[in-house]
Amino acid sequence: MHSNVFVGVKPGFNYKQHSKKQHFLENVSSHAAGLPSNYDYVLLPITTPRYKEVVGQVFKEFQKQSKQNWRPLQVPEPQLQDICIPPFNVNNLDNDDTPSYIGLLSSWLELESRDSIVRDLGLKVLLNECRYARFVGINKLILAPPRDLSNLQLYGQMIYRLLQNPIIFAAPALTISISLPLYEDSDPLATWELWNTVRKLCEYHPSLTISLALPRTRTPSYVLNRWLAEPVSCLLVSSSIFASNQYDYPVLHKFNQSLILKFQKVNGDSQILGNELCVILHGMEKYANDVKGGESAYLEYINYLLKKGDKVLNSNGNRQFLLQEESRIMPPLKPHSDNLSNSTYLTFEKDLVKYDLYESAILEALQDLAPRASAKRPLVVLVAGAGRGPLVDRTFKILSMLFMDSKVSIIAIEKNPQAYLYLQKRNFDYWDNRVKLVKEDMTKWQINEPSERRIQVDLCISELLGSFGCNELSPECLWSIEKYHSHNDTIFIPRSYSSYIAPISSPLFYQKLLQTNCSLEAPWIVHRVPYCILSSRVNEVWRFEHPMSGKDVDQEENYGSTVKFSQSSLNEFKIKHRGEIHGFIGFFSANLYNNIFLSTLPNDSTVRLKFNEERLMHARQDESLIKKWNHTPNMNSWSPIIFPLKQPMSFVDDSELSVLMSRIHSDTEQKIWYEWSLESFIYLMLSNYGSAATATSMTIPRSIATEESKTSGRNQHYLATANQNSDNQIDLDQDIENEEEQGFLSNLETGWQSVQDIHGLSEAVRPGRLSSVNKPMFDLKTARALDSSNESPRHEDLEEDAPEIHVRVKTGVSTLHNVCGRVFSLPL
Ligand SMILES: C[S@@+](CC[C@H](N)C(=O)[O-])C[C@H]1O[C@@H](n2cnc3c(N)ncnc32)[C@H](O)[C@@H]1O
Repeated sequence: MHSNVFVGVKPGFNYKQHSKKQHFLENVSSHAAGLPSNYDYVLLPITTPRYKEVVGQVFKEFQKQSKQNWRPLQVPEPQLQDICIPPFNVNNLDNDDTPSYIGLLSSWLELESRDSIVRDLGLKVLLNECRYARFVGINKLILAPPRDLSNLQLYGQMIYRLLQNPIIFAAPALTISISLPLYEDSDPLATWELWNTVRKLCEYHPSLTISLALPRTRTPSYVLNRWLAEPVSCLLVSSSIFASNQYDYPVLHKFNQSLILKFQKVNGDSQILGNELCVILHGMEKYANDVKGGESAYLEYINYLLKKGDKVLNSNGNRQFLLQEESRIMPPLKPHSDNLSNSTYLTFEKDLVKYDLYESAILEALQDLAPRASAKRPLVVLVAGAGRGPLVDRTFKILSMLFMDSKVSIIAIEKNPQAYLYLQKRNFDYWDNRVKLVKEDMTKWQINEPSERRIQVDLCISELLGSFGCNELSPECLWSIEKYHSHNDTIFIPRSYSSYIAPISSPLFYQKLLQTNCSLEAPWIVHRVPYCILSSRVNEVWRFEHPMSGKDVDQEENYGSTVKFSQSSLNEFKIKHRGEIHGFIGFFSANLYNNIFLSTLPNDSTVRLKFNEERLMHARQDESLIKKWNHTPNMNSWSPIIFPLKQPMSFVDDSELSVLMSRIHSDTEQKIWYEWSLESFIYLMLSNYGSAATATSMTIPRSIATEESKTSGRNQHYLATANQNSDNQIDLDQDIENEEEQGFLSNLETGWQSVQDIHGLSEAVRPGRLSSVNKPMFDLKTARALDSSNESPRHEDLEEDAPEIHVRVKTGVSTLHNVCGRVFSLPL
């Protein structure tokens, strides 16, 4: 298996020669005569400078024509002398050894021109070039970025119109790749932003990709991570970014070696999404005399680097790569309501790491339970949701290790009738018929029997965990075991599990859902789909524990079971660098027993734990809200889940996201589902508040006014009211004047006061009690509209004497996704 990264070269052309007919064919056919044949692509312009001259002439004549004889602009197709890649020179497809071509579209066009005729000319030239490319079998074309960034929308419009043409989209579709620097020092995300604007204008068109020019300096990791999730089809490597080693051979700096390796890995991940990466060398002729080996040394080096990369990716540390699994986007499994297929069980069972961890947990639990076991009163071990029996196998292994075979009775419950056949066979073949098999839904098992006849279990082993932990109904299933079959000392493996989310950018995921008409309101399991976590932290949204705490059980009696299984969590994420959010990625971790955990969180995750009141009470003093987590090495049963956004949302540097994630369990509708939504904010620093507030009064709610100004405003208002009350001879004219001047509420009064009054929530009408009792019910300060205390680092910039405040301004809000489980739910 290799990462399928191709190598391309752009030969050093003397373009001027191309306009001379006599040299033309020889030049093209010998374009890479000095190079060895270890490359897959040659990058060549589709047309020569002569074509530019021809088109320029046609354009001049078009402009000169009189109104009476006006004819539409006709751009001629390139003639033989105008093309760089003659049709009879293109490789025949049967011969694998000859390189193919990547075409360069004309860069002299002004697609972003404010002159519509110039834009029209550009589009017509592009269509001619693409038509020719298609004819000769070139399917990847590189296009220059716009020169004038102020007209980006015009550029995007031309690109989208190009992509809408059948010349591009007819099968096999052509790929248009915009060339851009990977980053610029002055503003590292500027080129990404340019790309993001154009592809958004083009509605994430699958034929639009990027060709990134590698920088001479180290790329900041947040910029690189952003690009790794994008559809990059070429890495443009100029000879000028090479250094020479001690033997004078050209080599790349370590940071660029590692950059190529990362793209190599991700290319393997995104192949199914239509990507195919090519590293294109150019400018080798410039320094050929300064390095040992000349031009071909660059090529040999890149080939060596890619081979080395393949070796690294195929090493044991990269099991996923080794398994050659393709990238996939799948709906979450529903093992509680659907019956899993044989092949799905087979895949589960290959994950030995997971079963080894379970085995360790079973060992420690049985060691703890051993003192209670005897032949007379054997321990009861239940494997809940036994599938085809791997956890039963591991249980037997431990029992014989501990010499406890005769002191334990095992029950395996499984509702999938096909998987149950396996259990029967294994019971007969391997378990000596010692396992009591139950073919039933565990939530219904013996629930109608009198309590004294229900089996009580000492150890309940289950693996009912989905990619988000609770999304295969483990909480509901195990609660049933707890309620009907447990005693005070029953041990559950797993003992607890937590769900986590983080905001992500994953344009390839979003593009794929759009392309395949998949719902953007349902969660999806993503296997080897590139994504970039935008926040520095991953948040724990909730956690389930077994047995569920006594408090929860009592609550159930009082309020019904929804209290326990429904969860909601508001999560704050700080995002330093601007970007585009496509949804939330979900992971889980589980505590099997004692210190045995499994986790799907990415390595080196910084996790913010969720502490509810109860957990805070029991937390040790040294227990921190922030923890580091890694992925369980080589465990591959679970891929992450993504909760997408119907509309990707842009945000600026230093934004804050507030994400609502809910798990809703409805007994009446007999289903559970997830709902999610998002708000984004930025902080504005206002100095000289009075004038700034006036200037921005459209965006900043009045209620953010400082406490003093609010109070003084209110006092004014009530002063007037008090006067009214004390004097029945009201001067109506005076009142009307005031109203005109101030509106119904005084300028600095808050409309929230009015809302409170409407709802009878305040005693505002009693001026005497104003200052103490009359605190606003809807206090935007609690939503941190006025934030001068929470964000201490932001005070760095404050000048001591200038009164400045920080205002949290909302910049975006999403819809609530999957409301009432309308798109995705799990039947109970
Ligand atoms: C994730 S699979 C794990 C199977 C097995 N323990 C293994 O490791 O291969 C979960 C199993 O639980 C079963 N299951 C899910 N909900 C169940 C329920 N309510 N009652 C009985 N079995 C259930 C499914 O049919 C499935 O076989």
